[in-house]
Amino acid sequence: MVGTPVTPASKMIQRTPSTTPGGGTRVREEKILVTVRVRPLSRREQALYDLIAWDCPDDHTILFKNPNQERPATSYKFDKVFDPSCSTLKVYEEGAKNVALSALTGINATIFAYGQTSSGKTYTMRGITENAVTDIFEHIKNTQERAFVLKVSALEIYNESVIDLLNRESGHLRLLDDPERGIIVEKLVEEVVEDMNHLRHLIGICEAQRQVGETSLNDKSSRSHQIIRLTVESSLREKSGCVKSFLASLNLVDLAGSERASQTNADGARFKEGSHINRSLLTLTTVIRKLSGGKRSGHVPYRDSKLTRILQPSLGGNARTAIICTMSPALSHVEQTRNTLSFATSAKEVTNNAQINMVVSDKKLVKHLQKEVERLEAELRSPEPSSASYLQSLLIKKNLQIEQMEREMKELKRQRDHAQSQLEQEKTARKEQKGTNQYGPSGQVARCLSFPVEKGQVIGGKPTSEAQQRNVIGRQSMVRQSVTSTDPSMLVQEIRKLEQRQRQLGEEANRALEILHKDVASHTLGNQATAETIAKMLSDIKDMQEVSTFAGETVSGEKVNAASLKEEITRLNSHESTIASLERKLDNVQKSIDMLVSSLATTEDTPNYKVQSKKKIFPFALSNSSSMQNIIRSPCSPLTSSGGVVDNEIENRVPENSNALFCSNSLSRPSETTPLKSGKNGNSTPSREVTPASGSNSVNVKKMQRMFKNAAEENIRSIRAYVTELKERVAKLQYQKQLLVCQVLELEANEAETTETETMDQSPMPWHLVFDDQRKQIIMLWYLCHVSIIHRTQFYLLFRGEPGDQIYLEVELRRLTWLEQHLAELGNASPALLGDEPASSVSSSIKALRQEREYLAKRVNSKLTVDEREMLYVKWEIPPGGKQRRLQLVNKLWTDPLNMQHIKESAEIVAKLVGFCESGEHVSKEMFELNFANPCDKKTWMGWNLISNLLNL
Ligand SMILES: Nc1ncnc2c1ncn2[C@@H]1O[C@H](COP(=O)(O)OP(=O)(O)OP(=O)(O)O)[C@@H](O)[C@H]1O
Repeated sequence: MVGTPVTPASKMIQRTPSTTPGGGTRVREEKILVTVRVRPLSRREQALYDLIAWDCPDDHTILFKNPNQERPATSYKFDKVFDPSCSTLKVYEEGAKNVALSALTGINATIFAYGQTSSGKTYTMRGITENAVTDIFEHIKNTQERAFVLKVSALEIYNESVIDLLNRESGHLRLLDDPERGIIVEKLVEEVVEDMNHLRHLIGICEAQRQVGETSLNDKSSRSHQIIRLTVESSLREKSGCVKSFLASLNLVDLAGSERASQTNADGARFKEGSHINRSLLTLTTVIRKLSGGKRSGHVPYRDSKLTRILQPSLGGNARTAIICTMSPALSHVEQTRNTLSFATSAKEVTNNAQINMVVSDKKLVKHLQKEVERLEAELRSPEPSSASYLQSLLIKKNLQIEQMEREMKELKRQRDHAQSQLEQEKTARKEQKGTNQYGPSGQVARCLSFPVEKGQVIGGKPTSEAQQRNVIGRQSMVRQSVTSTDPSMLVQEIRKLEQRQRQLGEEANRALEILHKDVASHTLGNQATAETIAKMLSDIKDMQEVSTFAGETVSGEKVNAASLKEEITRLNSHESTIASLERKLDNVQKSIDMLVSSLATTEDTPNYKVQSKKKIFPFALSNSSSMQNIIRSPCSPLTSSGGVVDNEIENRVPENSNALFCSNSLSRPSETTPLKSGKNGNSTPSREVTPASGSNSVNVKKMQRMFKNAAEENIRSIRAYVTELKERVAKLQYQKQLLVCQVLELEANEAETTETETMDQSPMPWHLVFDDQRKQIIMLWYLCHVSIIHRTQFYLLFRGEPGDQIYLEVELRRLTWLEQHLAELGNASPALLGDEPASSVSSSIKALRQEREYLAKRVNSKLTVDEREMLYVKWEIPPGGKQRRLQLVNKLWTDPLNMQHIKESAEIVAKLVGFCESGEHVSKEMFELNFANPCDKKTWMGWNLISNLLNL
């Protein structure tokens, strides 16, 4: 009767460390349990009046009696010596049971019998197997909390050929080296055991199938080595949610006789068998001798025979092993018996390293991940988050946001009305004073350059510093909310807003530029370069409009629906005009603005810019002053600096001198009638200082240029920041889903490929050491596979060695190992692109990594303060004054996989650049929802689709 899990290494062997299976204590080093069983004299021996040459003075000693006094008495000591009177049950109980039952708790076990022919190996192993089977089923019956799956396979090694005893037809089987599972026998049938009778029946078949022959010593001599393997997998039942199981095998080995061929009077087939048997046993002896006495470091010839290859884990490896050496007491066999005892003595010194083998049940994991995917899908489909409290808090946040925006709108409207009324007053005053002005497009320009007020920009006047601050804070809070929120409908709305805003920018800037372009054309005042620059800018903005047109087509009248998020993401990613494209367009516009402004600056900086021969005159300067004022006062950006507006208001006041206005009119024909040419003395007056009109214009031009540039740049910056935020959120959401899908697919594929679960050894080391070790391996594999450094950073920072991190590390390690192998095999797969993405070359991974570094380098200035940057440059030895210092710095990150300090610091810097540290660890953990163990402890890793890829970097 077997009760609850026993302590396998019980009192029977003092030198064996105790183990509590399933209790977490791990077996460390343990010597092979070696016992000797002496059978009674056989009938044949008795008939030959053979003498008993051996005595068993106690349970541990066997003594050669030396009846003829030819040799001195020799004694041998073992873990146990069973004299001829001992029953097989006693041999089992004291020499095999605890080792055998280790298999029930995840520890591989092997029991084998060794001895010369007819010494009682088969007799003993039959009894051991019978008892072990009974106990295993007794244990299963008494352990209701666990679900067990028992499988059986059996083989014999006959003349160095492996034969399946449950399916002889399969012929000679091959041995394969599996990097994870060790030696496997190809095509070996493994039957799932239904109950004890079924198992007994199957074992009976094996017995019947085994090669047996008659020798001079044994009528039914086993001519092969037989291995019956029981595989036991057990896991806590369903409701526990635990995905890990114990998995171990019990090998019951009945070796062929260890005698010399000559001793069995063998000839012909028996002789051939004998030589093969002896070759296997000789290798077994050599292996045991090599392993004994701590000679583990030298070459151990496991591969020299099939027997030792198959038994390798049981010989100094991951298994508990018991050897029962059987012997005849007869004086006539004393030499063979001495050999057996010599083998047993060596075997005593062999140390094994058994571990508790835990596996993640693929089925359970697949099921679990499928549930996660379903949940995420449901979240994507449903605009409402599952939790009511979450919804409530979101609602509150939204309301606050709306209130804030309303307040800002009110304030802005007030400012705009005020500014417009001022403007109207000025216009009226000027009209009254100077008459109608035929050059008046700039009012339109001003309107065109204005932006929607929803983001709190200043319209038509200077924002109060308070309002400005509110705008910034409001925007920041919106951005922060957009980062942390996971509501898909919000995301869709934000994508829409982005597109809307983008479109407005394009349309309005386009109208403004068209008007300006007309100005240039109609007055032929601008030089060629300026006109070209504006034309280019115009075309870029048109392009930008086209980019946003697709969004415009769908946004109108369409109800924002979170269910379309998936399509939305796909559309955003697949559409030719992606967010990245918008960004490029923004870049182009930025460049055009830069060119325009630099062109203007050239004009302005030229002292004689009004000299006709140069003709570098900025077209805006030639519009009337009211139009300039309109442009200057036009609120181009929510972030326009108040200081700039104050300056403009002062410096662009209508000049007292009415000549200035006439001046601008007459400048339309500079080569002929420019009043600047008609000074008091009729001389040309190129100097600005002496011409009030020109002075006023030049100041206005300068300010206007600055304003125009600032406004445009601010707008672009603000949109760019917004685009970046959105991209990150889209990427995160999509990434999360792809990861899960990818994991499910991989596990399903694994399951299809193999019926055997893979073992994941639970290391006997404490978890923190295992964690360190695994993390080091992962870091090295990241490096070797050119994995994104953003991914590395996220993973590194997220999983810091808590017990719950184990599964994530194991999955990451498995994936990376797989990836590395496949890269080595294919030589052309991209480690950075898995999941839905097509595999591309290693070089493309390297390229992607380089682009990611460039992307991060661009963020150095915005994410790090000057002091931080300088400190890092010194620390990372970036020479002062060197080129592209930011890129140099980023290029050094994550480049030394063996240096943990380097890794830590690299992760910190990347985290800062990407903004992980702003959100804090809390956010990064909540960002994803994958959960293996405890629903309350949500934590997910980022998986394989890289943010950089999703960002189209
Ligand atoms: N302890 C024992 N008590 C009684 N009879 C035994 C005992 N051990 C073995 N025998 C008997 O001795 C004979 C030989 O035993 P067995 O076939 O088990 O030897 P073996 O070592 O397996 O031989 P081989 O290597 O040739 O297969 C059998 O008839 C068996 O019943």
